[in-house]
Amino acid sequence: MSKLVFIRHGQSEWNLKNLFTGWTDVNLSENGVAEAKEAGRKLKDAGIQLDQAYTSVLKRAIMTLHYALEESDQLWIPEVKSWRLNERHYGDLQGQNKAEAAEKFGEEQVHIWRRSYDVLPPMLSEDDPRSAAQDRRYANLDPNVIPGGENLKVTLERVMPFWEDHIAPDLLAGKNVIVAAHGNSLRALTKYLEGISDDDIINLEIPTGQPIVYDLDENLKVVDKKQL
Ligand SMILES: O=C(O)[C@H](O)COP(=O)(O)O
Repeated sequence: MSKLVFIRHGQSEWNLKNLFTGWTDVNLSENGVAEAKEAGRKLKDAGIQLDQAYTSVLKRAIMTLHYALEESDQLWIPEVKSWRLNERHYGDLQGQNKAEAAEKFGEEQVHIWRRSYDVLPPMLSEDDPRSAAQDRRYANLDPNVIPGGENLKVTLERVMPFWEDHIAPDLLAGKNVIVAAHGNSLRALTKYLEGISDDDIINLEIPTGQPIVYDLDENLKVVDKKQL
């Protein structure tokens, strides 16, 4: 039996300002740092011994992982960062205020962009200064995989190869794994892991900075789930 811990990053500065963030690389807020440290204390109190960490290439997730591992005396464990665990790319919505967008486009439209499974947000063009195509950290990627905007379906499709190649093999080898990522990359993984339907995934919210611990059997079926 292996343990799999999901943790969404602590509150970010843009969560605090209610801005669409996606692939924008923003810092944790003061409260987000406190949430991440508290998550580490909870992991320690629960006696969870981790073997391997995975995170995105965005600092709000990386820093959350580090604070949580430090607080639980496990900062030494191996860690791999991948763009495949990034937040879903919010396209041209990135940087816009969520409440203002709801006034401009209507609440229902914004809810669909945020929570539907397969509706894409307005796309960002490659020459937009906000585009990831301009960002050195993605320079080694095939330009075709750099998104201009993603829905949850596309997010799931780019997260799954990482699950298959890294996370699942570790779990099958009996390792306890922590994945520090984002609201929507974790919604995608949760959908897969728990077999949630395309319709029902609309209702799943993942809170910031709260460790979610799964016990998995030898076929990676969920035996138990708890939020610490
Ligand atoms: O990218 C963002 O704006 C947030 O991290 C997640 O936002 P959401 O709750 O609107 O999907």
